[in-house]
This record gives sequence, structure tokens and C-alpha cells, in this order.
Amino acid sequence: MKNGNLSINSENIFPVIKKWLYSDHDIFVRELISNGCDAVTKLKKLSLMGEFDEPDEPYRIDVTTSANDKTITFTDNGIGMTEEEVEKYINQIAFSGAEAFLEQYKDKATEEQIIGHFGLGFYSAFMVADKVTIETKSYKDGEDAVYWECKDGLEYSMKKCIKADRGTTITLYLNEDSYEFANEYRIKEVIDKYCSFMPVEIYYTNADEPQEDPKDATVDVDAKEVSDTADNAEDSKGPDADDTKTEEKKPEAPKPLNTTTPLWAKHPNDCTDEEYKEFYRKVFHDYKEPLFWIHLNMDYPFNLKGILYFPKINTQYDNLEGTIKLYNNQVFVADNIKEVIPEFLMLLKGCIDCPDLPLNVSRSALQNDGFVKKISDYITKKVADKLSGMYKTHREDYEKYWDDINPFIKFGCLKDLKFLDKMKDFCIYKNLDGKYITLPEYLEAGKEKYENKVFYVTDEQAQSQYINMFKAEGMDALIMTQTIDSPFITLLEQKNENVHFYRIDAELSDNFVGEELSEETAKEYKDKLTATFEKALDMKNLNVKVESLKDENTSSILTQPEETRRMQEMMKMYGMAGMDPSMFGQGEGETLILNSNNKLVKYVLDNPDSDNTATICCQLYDLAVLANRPLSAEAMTKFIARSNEILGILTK
Ligand SMILES: Nc1ncnc2c1ncn2[C@@H]1O[C@H](COP(=O)(O)OP(=O)(O)OP(=O)(O)O)[C@@H](O)[C@H]1O
Repeated sequence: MKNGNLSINSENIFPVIKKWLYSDHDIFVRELISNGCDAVTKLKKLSLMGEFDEPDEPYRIDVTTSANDKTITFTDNGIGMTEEEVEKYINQIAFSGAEAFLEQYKDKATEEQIIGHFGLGFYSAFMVADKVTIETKSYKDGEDAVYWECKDGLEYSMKKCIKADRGTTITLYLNEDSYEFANEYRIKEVIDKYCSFMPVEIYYTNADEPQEDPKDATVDVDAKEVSDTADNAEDSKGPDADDTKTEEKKPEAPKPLNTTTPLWAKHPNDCTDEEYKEFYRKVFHDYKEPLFWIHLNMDYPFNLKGILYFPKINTQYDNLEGTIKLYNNQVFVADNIKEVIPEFLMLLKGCIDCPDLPLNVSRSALQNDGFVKKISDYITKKVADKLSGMYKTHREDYEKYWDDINPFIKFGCLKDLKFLDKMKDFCIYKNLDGKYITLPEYLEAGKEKYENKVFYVTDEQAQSQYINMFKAEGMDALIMTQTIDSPFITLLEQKNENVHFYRIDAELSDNFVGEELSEETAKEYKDKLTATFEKALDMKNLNVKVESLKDENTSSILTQPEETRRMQEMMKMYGMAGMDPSMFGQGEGETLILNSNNKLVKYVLDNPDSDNTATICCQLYDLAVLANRPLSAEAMTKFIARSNEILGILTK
């Protein structure tokens, strides 16, 4: 038997790395800058352990592009590499110095995390470059600087070189397809996407533009004061005065492109509302203020930090799509990764940083395992806790936000039963007095008059006649006007046995009826009125019911059974092709309720054959329809003509 190590031939592996490893070509920026960050982090760790004296100059990464030369350069003043290390970590693919470093210093954990892991990231440079060079000088005294060069990722050459400063400079000679990355705006865009929160300051220079002498930069307060004073003096001079002062104004010191300590990394107690809002504006470019936010801060059983914002939604037609940015040690991974972020939370906007994420090699996707599900459950729980906490301690705020956040909460309840369990007691509904109440509160208040029934309004304007009747009778209903309310009502019925929801026009409650008619009288009236109305309306099978309603001013009302209406709505929604449309057509199953206490109805009863009876019947029917839904075009035309006719009678 023969044993041995499997070997990788770079000629074979390179095309794989170049083409398939990373989904997006721009990822090389993230990989090379994170290598620079790691180089700095390692040095900081060494200095904490007393193995390296903290330098005077600040740690930094410089990205320089030249569209003329078609190059990008990444420079860091981190740990650097010795010749031996270049041999080991660069010349051997998939051998990570980060792993080796962590292994060596594993007992000396510090706050800062090393990003590298797989030993492949550096090679992503070859996705965009034909030639890559490295100039590096280790922090170790007495080590020579090294120059490394590789074309096409196949053969490398290495030699000693002269490099004054500690650290590493990597230069990419871009291939034809990738010249875009030498463009200032393009590269800044990519840095913004992946590196906005990397832990080391990143500076950009356009090598094709004339450079300011850094000595001229205004960095200290005194210099700033001088220029301010000069400006003020200038203000008082008047328009014709000599303007030489402006030329003396010194340029501002360059600013880093990134923020090294993102807000989520701070303790929630140390963050102000203004900081949260500013962070939101900056990251999401949304100038509408968020309603509120949740700062996630967890160390155990896994490490997770982040901020989730509830954005302001103006109408239910607003774009409900949010963005949750996922980070791994301050390095952007991807937006809206569905394994980590529960689907319904995608309506929010936020950032989540989880250093323990089981990323796959490309760092843009996750290895799907139970751990990821735990993260997702934790986030759901935290959101529910925050909302229920606000309900308990800041009910006024909760009610204020409710109109904006309820579609999101209802969606969450529909999508995730655990979320429903946590939130069901904290769902509130506006009642007919405009007050917010819970479902149990509604049921308790209506126990006497309509036990286990929940009446709801889907359109306050269209259903105003019914609302007025309810109010007059001291009955209440819930306003549920959102599209999501319809599936949510079904969910509530499933979860609350015996409780049934009825749209306010679904049935006429006994509470509206005064002294009940005897069975015989009711039958007699019904037969008579049905015949008269059917004749007047030229309709067959009109469903008429006669009631002696308390309010004698109410003449006619239309009701439609809840089930029929829901079925009809469902058919409309799914556009069920092939079915007979009249099966559940407009007004299917409707009942025309006529009030035997009303004088117009009484007139029809007593004078079925008088000249005006047909006009009265048609008008009473149309009025009942109008209070329920819009008239068809044809019916509306007739209604207007008839109304004019009736007014004409008044003039006689
Ligand atoms: N700028 C740098 N300064 C110092 N060492 C570096 C630098 N860039 C790369 N290295 C060394 O080369 C090794 C390999 O880098 P590479 O980017 O391929 O993988 P990695 O960062 O370890 O892991 P990953 O594939 O997860 O990014 C690093 O672990 C590090 O030791």
C-alpha cells in the first residue's frame, strides 16, 4: 500500500477559482481589503501581547486606481510577510495564514476578529487581473522586503526588494473585461457595498489626478480657526475687495471611505436617537424617518449584533420591500439572506452582524445547517419581544405606530406561527369610536349582545349606513380595511374556536329589531312585498325579508351572507377561470330587508297597484344597494333619471 498527500495542480484549480468560486467579480475588492484588515488586526493583537510596539502613525488601507495604467493598488501598513510566509501562504493555494495565526494565538482572544479563513481570497484578484504583484515587508526586524509577481495565476517569480515601510502593497493589472474597476466612481461604489464598516480606515486616491501635498491639508483645529476667521473677515469686505484669501485656503484632510465602528457594535445604552436615525439615512438612503428600531446585542449562545428598523409605510400600496444587510465581522456578505432572516422580516430595514455565521468559501452564501435556523428564530423572538414590550410599557407609542406596523405584524403572524403565538395578545384593532382595542376586549364588551361574533368594517365610507345603525344600537365593530386583513381574519377564526367574523353588512342582528312580527304577519308581508318588488324591478327570485326595525326611518337594507361574500372575493382574487361567473356573481345570496315600520314600505304594502308604487320600490332597492356597493352603470343612469322624476313630483 502507498500513502501520500493529494496534491492540487494550480493549472487545473485556477480556472475553477477564476470562474466559479465567487459569484460576483467585484468581490476581489472585499477579499483584498479584508486581507489588509486582517494584517492590521494581527499586528494589533501582537502589540496587545507586547510582541510589537504600537506605531505612531495610524493603521490604514489605501486603494489607488489609475484608469490610464489600468491598475488598482491595495496598500496596508499591517503585519506584512516574510519571504517564508509568502512561500507558505501565497504560493500554496488554500493555505490560510489567518488560520495559522489563530492557531498560534488561540488562547489570547481579543475583541477583534480575523476575517480570513479559507486561504483562497487573494486569488480572487485573478478574476479581474492578468498580472498581480505583491510588495511586502514584515513587521519583524531584519527581514528583507519581498517582491512577488504572477501572470495569469500560473507561474510566479519572487525576489528581494527595497521597501521602506512595513506592510503590503498588492497591484492588479486589470484584464480587458475589468477596466471598469479602475474608474473612481465604480471602485468607490464597490468599496461602499462591501467595506462600509470594515474595521480599518480605507482611503482612496485617483492616481491620474494631481495630488495635493499632504502637508497642506488642514488637519489641526488652529489651522481651521484661521481659515474660518479669514472667511468671516471676507464677508465684511464687500464685493469689490481683493479676493486673494480664497487661494490661501487649505484643502481638507482626506476622509476615510468607511466607518470603522458601526453603530450596531456600540452598546445600545451608548447610542442616541439621532445616531440611529443618521445611521439609517446613511445606510438605506431613506430620508423618511424610521418609526422605531430594535438594537440586537447578543453574546451567548452565539454572537450577533445588529439594528432592525421599522420603516414608515405611507399607504398599503407602498413598496413593502425592505433590506436586511448581513455582515460577518463587519464585512458585508449579502442582502436579504433568507436562511438567516425570517421572510416577514424582509419588510424591515437593517443590518445584522454575526461573526459565527457558517459561511461557505465564497463568503456570499451560507452553509445551511441548524445553527442558521437558530439565528433566524432568535431574531423573530427579539422582534416579538420588542413589540410586546412596547405594547406593555409605551401603549401610546404602540397605538401611534400601529397603522404603519400592523400589515407587517399580520404578515409575520401568517408566516410564522411562533410569531403569532407571541403577538396574538398584542394585536389591536380600531373600533367604531376610533379607539384601539384587543380582540378579547371586543369580545368581552359584546358578550351580551353578540357573543363570539366579531363585526368588522372593510370600507368606512361604503358601509356608513350600517356603522350608523350599529352606533345607534350601542354595538361595536372593528375597522379592518387592509388587504392583509382578509387572510388574517381567517387565521384568527382558526386560532379562536367558536369566534366568527362577520362583515358589518353580513347579517341583521336581532338587536335592531323592535317588537317582533308574528310568524303569520311576517309571511303575509313577505309574500306581498316580494311580489310587488319583483314586478317593479322586473326580477325573479328576489330574496326579501320583512323585519320591524326599531328605527322607523330605515326603509331598506341589503345583507349578504359572510360565507358567500368571502367565496366571491376569493374567486375574484384567484380569477378562477372556467367557472360559471353567475355562480358567485355580484350580489349573490343577497337579502333585501324591508322595514315594516317604515312609512314607504307600509305604503307599498297597502297600495301594491298605485301609480307610484313601482317608482318607490325601484328607489328603495337602489338605495339599499347604494348603501352597500356602487350601482352598475346602467342602474346608476336609471337611478338618476328616477331621482329627477321624483323631485319633479315635489314641484307639482
Ligand atoms: N495584505 C496582507 N498582509 C499580510 N498577509 C497577507 C496579506 N494578504 C494575504 N496574506 C496572507 O496570505 C494568506 C492567504 O490569503 P487569502 O486571502 O488567500 O486567504 P485568507 O484571507 O486566509 O482566507 P479567505 O479565503 O477566507 O479570505 C492570508 O491568510 C495571510 O496570511
